[in-house]
Amino acid sequence: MHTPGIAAATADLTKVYGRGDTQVVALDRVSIGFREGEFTAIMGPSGCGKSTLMHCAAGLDSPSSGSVRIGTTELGTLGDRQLTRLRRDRIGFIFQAFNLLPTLTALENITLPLTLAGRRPERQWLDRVVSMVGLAQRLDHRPAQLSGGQQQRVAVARALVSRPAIVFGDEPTGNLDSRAGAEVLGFLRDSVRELGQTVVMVTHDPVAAGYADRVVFLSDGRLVDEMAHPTPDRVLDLMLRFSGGSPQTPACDARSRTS
Ligand SMILES: Nc1ncnc2c1ncn2[C@@H]1O[C@H](COP(=O)(O)OP(=O)(O)OP(=O)(O)O)[C@@H](O)[C@H]1O
Repeated sequence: MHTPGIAAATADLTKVYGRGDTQVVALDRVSIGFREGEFTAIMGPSGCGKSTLMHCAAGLDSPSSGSVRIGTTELGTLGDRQLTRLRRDRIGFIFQAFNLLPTLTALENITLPLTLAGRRPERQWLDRVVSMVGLAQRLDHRPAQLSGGQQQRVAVARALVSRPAIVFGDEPTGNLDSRAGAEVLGFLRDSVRELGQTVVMVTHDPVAAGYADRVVFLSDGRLVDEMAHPTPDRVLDLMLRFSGGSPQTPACDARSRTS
């Protein structure tokens, strides 16, 4: 059943890797909804299941039990080809490594999901997305002629161009310096505010999480807390609480990044 206003949801999502002595419960009955037009950050200590949650929610990995839906579509009911088509048409991806095709121009990279689907870009929408990410003067450039920040802007535009139901970002600013990272995060936030896009992002960085409307925290494969209207300081305090404030934890690395 479709709940109005929910772009994607998991119900009792469990993911177990391996078996016997080497078994790892990466996700333990996680139920979460991502509201339409909302920017959510997923946080938690290394190994807590953030990427697994994102990959299962995006149909890149399959649950051991429980369910995932995008809009009204239950992913578990789809065959491989239908799942591939759903990912192509309804989900946008932004990865830490920009994943652009080096032989294509910026414009060709941006429109690649549409090209693969045999669709023409809607001119007005394409212009809007391109101008929002500030790439209008760079469309003929190939990735090697662009800075890391500009390449990630191409990846953001590529994720938005097909008007997906949801955009997933896996550490989208992990390879960028703080200025380029802030620009990319600003564009993601603009896509939520101005275009009504739904965005879900995995991050370790409380500053990045501060751009989101909501932060959810995972620990040992379980959802343990969430925060609305996060600020970097409040996020950092919560991270430190979950990590016990140990100086060896990623949370403390994060504190040094914000100070
Ligand atoms: N393909 C796999 N096979 C076996 N175990 C896996 C696999 N993928 C992930 N895991 C395990 O599942 C758990 C959750 O991993 P996951 O990558 O989702 O964590 P994460 O929170 O994204 O970590 P990080 O912040 O370090 O990227 C970890 O214990 C990890 O070792």
